Amino acid sequence: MTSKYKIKVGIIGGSGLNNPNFFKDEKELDIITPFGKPSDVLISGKIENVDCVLLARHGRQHTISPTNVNYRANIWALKMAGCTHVIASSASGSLQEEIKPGDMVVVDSFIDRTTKRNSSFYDGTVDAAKGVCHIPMEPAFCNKTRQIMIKAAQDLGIAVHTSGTSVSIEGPRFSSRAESNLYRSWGVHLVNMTLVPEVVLAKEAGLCYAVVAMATDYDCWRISEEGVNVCDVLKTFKENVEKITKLFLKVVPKIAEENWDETIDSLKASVESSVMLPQTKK
Ligand SMILES: CSC[C@H]1O[C@H](OP(=O)(O)O)[C@H](O)[C@@H]1O
Ligand SMILES: Nc1ncnc2[nH]cnc12
Repeated sequence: MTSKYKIKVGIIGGSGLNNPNFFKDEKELDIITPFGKPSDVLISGKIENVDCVLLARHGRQHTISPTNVNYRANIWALKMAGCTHVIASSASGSLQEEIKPGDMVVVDSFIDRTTKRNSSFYDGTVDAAKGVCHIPMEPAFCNKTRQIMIKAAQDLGIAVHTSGTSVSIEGPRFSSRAESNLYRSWGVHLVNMTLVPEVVLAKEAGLCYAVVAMATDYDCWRISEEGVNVCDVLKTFKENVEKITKLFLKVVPKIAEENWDETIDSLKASVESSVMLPQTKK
């Protein structure tokens, strides 16, 4: 389909998807951004002839904690690599009975309970991000990309929840039972440690961004559960990782079939209209 944008898809692999084998011919890109180094090299390659780059959110050896991930460098690096889209995975705790471990959720909103993160490019340090940016967060995720993800999951027979709110906590500790119940009382569906500020920065960067969350545990609100631990999280993720890899392999070519001119133009316009430039004195 003719489009003014050359589609390139960034794939951010979260916990359990640190080093997936998506590409036949891959190349490592060692990128440094004005915000520092991303979590690891970018791996570039193609999925069915569509240009892609892969980035391990916590590094390929999973050495970077959720707090210490350089989210700004990660998103900026994907933008520098020419990505128009970013699809990401997130291992998440379920806060609702009907979201069972192993289920996928294509999240559509978030609550921010992080405390130690840079969540804007626009902090006066970089010329390319001049001014103060008050980016709108509705819609937080790219709806068109989300719908492609949902349809692809349904076609693959994956148990997928078509919407959901996820609360991002600072971590690296898991929530207390009181916190877990508080989030449930807010009607939240999932808990994670990385969605924020990734989603915010992707929006500031004008990227079509969508996340598939995999419920790996019931967090600790559920009386019948012992609570969450990292071994169980990774065990459930491993048992279900094939679903996410199949999903991404199906989503990428579907993205490339669409015309994104209107979506990308509107994301760009949203950023432009959100930036307040320094006032010049009269
Ligand atoms: C490994 S348990 C907690 C850890 O897992 C999730 O990571 P990601 O979102 O990168 O898949 C969660 O957000 C925590 O960072
Ligand atoms: N219960 C949980 N809380 C926060 N992050 C998680 N990632 C996976 N399970 C989680």
